[in-house]
Amino acid sequence: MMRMGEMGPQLGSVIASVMFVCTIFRQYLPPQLRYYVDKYTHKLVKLFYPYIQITFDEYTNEFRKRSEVYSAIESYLSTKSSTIVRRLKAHDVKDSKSLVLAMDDNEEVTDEFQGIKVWWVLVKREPRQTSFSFYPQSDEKKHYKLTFHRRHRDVVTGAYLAHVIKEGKAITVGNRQRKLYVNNPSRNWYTYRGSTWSHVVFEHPATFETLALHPKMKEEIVNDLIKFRKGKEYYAKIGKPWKRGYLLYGPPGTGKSTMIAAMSNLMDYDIYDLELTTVKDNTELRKLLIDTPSKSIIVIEDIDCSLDLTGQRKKKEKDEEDNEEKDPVKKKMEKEESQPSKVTLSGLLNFIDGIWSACGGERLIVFTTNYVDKLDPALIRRGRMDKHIELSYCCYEAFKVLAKNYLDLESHELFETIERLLGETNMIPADVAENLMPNSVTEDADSCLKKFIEALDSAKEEARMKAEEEEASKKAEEEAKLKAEKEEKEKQEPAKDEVKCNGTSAKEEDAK
Ligand SMILES: Nc1ncnc2c1ncn2[C@@H]1O[C@H](COP(=O)(O)OP(=O)(O)OP(=O)(O)O)[C@@H](O)[C@H]1O
Ligand SMILES: [Mg+2]
Repeated sequence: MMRMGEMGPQLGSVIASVMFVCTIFRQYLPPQLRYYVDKYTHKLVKLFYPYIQITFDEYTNEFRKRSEVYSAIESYLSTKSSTIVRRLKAHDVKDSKSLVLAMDDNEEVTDEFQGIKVWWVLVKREPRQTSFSFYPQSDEKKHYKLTFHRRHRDVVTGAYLAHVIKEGKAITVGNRQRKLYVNNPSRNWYTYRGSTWSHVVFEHPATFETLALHPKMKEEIVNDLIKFRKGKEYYAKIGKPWKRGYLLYGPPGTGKSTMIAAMSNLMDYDIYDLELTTVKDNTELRKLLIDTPSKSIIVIEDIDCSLDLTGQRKKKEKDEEDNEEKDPVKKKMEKEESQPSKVTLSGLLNFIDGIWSACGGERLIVFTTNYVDKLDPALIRRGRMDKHIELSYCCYEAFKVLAKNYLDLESHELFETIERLLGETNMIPADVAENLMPNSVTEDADSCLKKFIEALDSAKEEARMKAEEEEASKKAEEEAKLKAEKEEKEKQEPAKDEVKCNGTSAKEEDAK
């Protein structure tokens, strides 16, 4: 390894300068002479500059999806550059212990492969402001430029690049930290360094071992996930995109979000938490989908509330009142942002299993809801949401997991009472966990269990009283209804007593 510059590519800059001068003078020459100048400069370049250059752009298409090859090269060069390059960029922090270093913009690295020397440069083109826009535009572009002698063309384009990509990917996997992404409002997508998703490092400790769930159900879900992870060939064989949908439903506090964290930890996938209400329309939704890579879990929480447009319209009216004093540009941006989402059910269905959903490979899609009945059947039919998982009140088996997690207990004389009480009372796992947690460092397991039994007793009593109240109010409602009907009937009775214009009453008339 050596610093670039002692040979080849530096000659390139000299030749580039000569060419630049030629181009300037060329315009002052008569057309007949221009032809000869062009021809001979080209020959000169070929003669003295026997190097080939390949560029690898960071973004490969108009969807601004980051190129995987670019990322692999970045990782590969990070190991080479950290010892040679003077300007380095510290990237991610792996397990908060070590820094991952990469070469900074416009730095150069020389690499050697099978005795062949190649040169890498990270080229950055600064943003160019050409037109006025309400939003700060960015066309910042980066690419890696690889230079090598043309006689090594076959080796470099074949074995060397394959080696770089393979090594780079391996390094990426080694450095990888799981991340939690959330979608940005679209007005930020094209700003400087803007992107569709923002992330933080994801370090949720939940696992399937710590999840309070019936062991059978747990085993079934874990097996399903592992089967999915190993199913690349299977999905290819049956001709289906490699993705699987999970619908998690149940009352609040039953562990839906916790299960998503456990899934991410089991599969080693990143989580993409999609906030649907900030997505303007179906096109934006598709763009967000395209920007999610393989090995990711796309999550839409509380799907029943996500497309509730009434809530958003109210918000918009309120915002308009607040905005009266603001400057026009800010006002315009905020107004655009507060427009109700035009994401439709069909857009969402397309997102889940349309043609675009196959881009990117290995993916889980998870919806959560508290009210499964509110969902459109089209959204959750099998095939779209392959697995429906009900997370419900805490059963005895689930309690045992929590007792182990929180109190390190596998059995106890009070477990029997708890089993009976859990059979008679509905308590969500979040409340069970709260009750089992010691209030102080000195509180022992016995005391926690007793506290929990008391909580179960009072929950049972509360439920009984609530049922009684409901019964009473139902009864009162029925009585009020009967009374109202009776009064209505009675109101109609006197009508019959009314005196007719001939002086006889309706009753007398009836008697006749
Ligand atoms: N099944 C469970 N196993 C372990 N802990 C649980 C379980 N359910 C709930 N908890 C605990 O309760 C807390 C709340 O759970 P979580 O956020 O997963 O509920 P949720 O079902 O997503 O609720 P919501 O419908 O309100 O979003 C968690 O921090 C977790 O500690
Ligand atoms: Mg939740």
